[in-house]
Amino acid sequence: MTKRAAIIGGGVIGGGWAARFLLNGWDVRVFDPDPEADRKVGEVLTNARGALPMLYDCALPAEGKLSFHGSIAEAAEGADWIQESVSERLDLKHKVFAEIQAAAPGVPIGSSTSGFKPSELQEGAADPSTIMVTHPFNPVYLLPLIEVVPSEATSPEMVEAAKAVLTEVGLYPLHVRKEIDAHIADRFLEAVWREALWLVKDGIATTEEIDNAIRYGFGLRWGQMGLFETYRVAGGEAGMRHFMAQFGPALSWPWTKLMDVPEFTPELVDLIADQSDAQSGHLTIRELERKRDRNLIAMMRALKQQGTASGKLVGQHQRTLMRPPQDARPMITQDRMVPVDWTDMNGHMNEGRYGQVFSDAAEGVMAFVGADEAYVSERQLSYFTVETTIKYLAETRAGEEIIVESRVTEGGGKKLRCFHEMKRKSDGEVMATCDQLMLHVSLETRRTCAPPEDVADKVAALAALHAEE
Ligand SMILES: NC(=O)C1=CN([C@@H]2O[C@H](COP(=O)(O)OP(=O)(O)OC[C@H]3O[C@@H](n4cnc5c(N)ncnc54)[C@H](O)[C@@H]3O)[C@@H](O)[C@H]2O)C=CC1
Ligand SMILES: C[N+](C)(C)CC(=O)CC(=O)[O-]
Repeated sequence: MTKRAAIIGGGVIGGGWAARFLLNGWDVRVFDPDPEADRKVGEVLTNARGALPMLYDCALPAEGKLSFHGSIAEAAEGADWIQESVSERLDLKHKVFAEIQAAAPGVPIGSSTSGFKPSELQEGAADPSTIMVTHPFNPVYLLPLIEVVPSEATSPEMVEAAKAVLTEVGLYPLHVRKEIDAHIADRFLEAVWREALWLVKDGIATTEEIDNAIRYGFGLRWGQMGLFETYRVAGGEAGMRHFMAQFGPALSWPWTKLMDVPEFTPELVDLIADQSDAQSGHLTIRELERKRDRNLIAMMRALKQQGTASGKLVGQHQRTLMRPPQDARPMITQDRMVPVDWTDMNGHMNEGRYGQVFSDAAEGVMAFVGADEAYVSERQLSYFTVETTIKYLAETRAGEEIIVESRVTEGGGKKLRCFHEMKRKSDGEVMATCDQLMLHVSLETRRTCAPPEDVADKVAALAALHAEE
């Protein structure tokens, strides 16, 4: 049965949560008293539809159903998960929890709060055991980190159930064992923010220079190795101990102002806002969001290829979504969105990527006849491509959903010949075709050999079936 999430509060963060659940096949019921909530959630969802599927080399589950409701009780009806993302006010959150628990007792409730501790959220609650912090990062539909912060009163079973739900929708639940104001990541970000404010206030750097210091340098390191692993490497062969001996004392040097908070005077606010306008004012917030999303997708896809950091998680989630072809006719061997990193200076999918699509399609055919990953690794047998002819019939752009239909046109002895048609999913137009000849090989001798009977029979049967078309 389709699972159901209730999203209470549909602003920047609630909209992102709604998109994350919907695009992972959950039904989503939203309550937000703002009369513009459906437009706002709709806009976040539009961005997310054009972004999240690009992370994966396969289709996401069919999108769930989105509905808006007039009360918390209605939105929470039948929910398997309730995510609270109302404005950051403790009294409001208490009121909302009371309404949720009256309507949906026993259902786990995650709060998006950036600052409040779970024990503060639980004050006066009818059932504190179902309440915990599940703190996301913007954009929730792309960034996987969720800080899961229970208090002593939160039921451990609820916490485990929460982690399972979050993992299912492609998120990375980081269990914060000790509750603390602002959790782990925001506490860290506050320190960076404080130093950045000082640098601007003291006229040392502009907002743009600070951003450049991050994005051309350590920001790149943080996205893949974090802080400690990066510094371990910086310690040279002697590693972390040497790093600390060398750079640890720097913390007491006079240039840091870690414990001093700059006063937020109107002058400082103007200075920062004006510099930020000069830096980025030529782009609208929506344009900046799209730029951010495209960059995040390209970076996370590169990390997926390396099997590391957030890319490792995307790879793991992808494995739960990948389905080998289900039917012989038509045999759908690819069902995916064209990602941003596949386009070239002509603004369309680069010709090399067509080879990638048809190579992945061939793997689908191989899996269908039993020559799957286990066959390759355990039996040391495989198929190698020896010839392809690709015809490019229509332009394909980033964000377009495509499918590939594959037919076996020759399937005797060592030969497996396929004809693939790449189609636009929305209207079925054929955008490219590929005639591909593969030969069966032994990975031990690296030479061609006949496939074993089980695979040979399936290849022959498929060729006969497809010949009837
Ligand atoms: N904006 C950010 O970067 C992040 C925010 N958060 C947290 O997420 C929560 C929401 O923040 P944003 O989405 O940024 O704020 P927002 O202002 O964009 O959205 C808050 C929404 O709550 C709605 N709301 C107010 N009273 C309500 C009620 N009684 N029932 C249902 N909805 C109600 C408002 O109409 C509004 O749409 C806060 O707790 C915040 O700390 C967490 C991570 C990042
Ligand atoms: C600014 N903020 C404290 C609300 C930010 C967050 O909580 C997380 C984020 O997305 O950076």
